[in-house]
Amino acid sequence: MSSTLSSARYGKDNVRVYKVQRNEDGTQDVTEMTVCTLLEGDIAASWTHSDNANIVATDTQKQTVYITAKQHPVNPPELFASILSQHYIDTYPRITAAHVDVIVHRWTRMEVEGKPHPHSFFRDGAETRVVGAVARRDKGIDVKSGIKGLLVLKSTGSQFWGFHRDEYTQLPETWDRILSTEVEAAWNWKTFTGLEEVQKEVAGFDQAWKDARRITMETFAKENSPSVQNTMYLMSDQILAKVPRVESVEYSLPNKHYFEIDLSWHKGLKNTGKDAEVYAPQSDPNGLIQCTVTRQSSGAKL
Ligand SMILES: O=c1[nH]c(=O)c2[nH]c(=O)[nH]c2[nH]1
Repeated sequence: MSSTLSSARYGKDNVRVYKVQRNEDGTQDVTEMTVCTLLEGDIAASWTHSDNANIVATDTQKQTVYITAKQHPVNPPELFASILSQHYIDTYPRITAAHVDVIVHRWTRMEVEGKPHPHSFFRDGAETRVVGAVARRDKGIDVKSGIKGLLVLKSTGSQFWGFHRDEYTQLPETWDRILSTEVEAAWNWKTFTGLEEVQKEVAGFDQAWKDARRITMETFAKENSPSVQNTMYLMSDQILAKVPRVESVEYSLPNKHYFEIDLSWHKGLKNTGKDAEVYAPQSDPNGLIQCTVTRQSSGAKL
């Protein structure tokens, strides 16, 4: 044969899990997640020689998600993903890497008659908290945390000017525009030596998510943005400053354009520039701006 299997992984995607926690005071907490597990290791023979001996069935992987959710905490998701990925490594000698992705969906407690309701929740937006853990045999656990689907808009306080112009350029410079994006942010934790080290960071995971979310929104709101590029860099820089164990931060931000509409053809209606009030939101095409910002090593040599 002239071909070789150069990479392979397999598992179960879209495993939906819900867990309730019944508290002593009568209140309940709920968590709903979508999990993906992918395994790597000595598994090539399944592809190349129809030999499934080392294949942990994707159904088995799914059952393991449920059992792990039953027997362990599902919060914070970084801990759950780490426990699950390490389980596959500890249980199956032929598996060398286990990738576990967890998407946490929002169930926000209802306020009823001005009080938090003990067991009723609502979906307050498509935003999710996302986590990826990769356990590698003898190499610890890599954890990545993030936010997806957080839709934000500011109606002023954004500019874009001074960009390169040539015979392909039509876009006018602007000192006042609408800025809207759907935030995808991620922060990568320094590799954990194992589950014990992950366990020690439990409070830090929730705090980092809160800080990253707050920094994202505060920076978006407060900065008179010269570009999406600059705004996302400021966000990344602040997250790195706030969370020492985080080594790099990534943002991927679509620029969701809102076009002015010239209505002067209708009785001279003024609706552009400083008179613009009615805009046409665009679904596509959209700008897409991405970056990874990495902590600068201190440079201090011992
Ligand atoms: O913030 C922006 N960055 C760009 O690179 C760009 N390009 C563009 O057409 N509009 C914008 N806005």
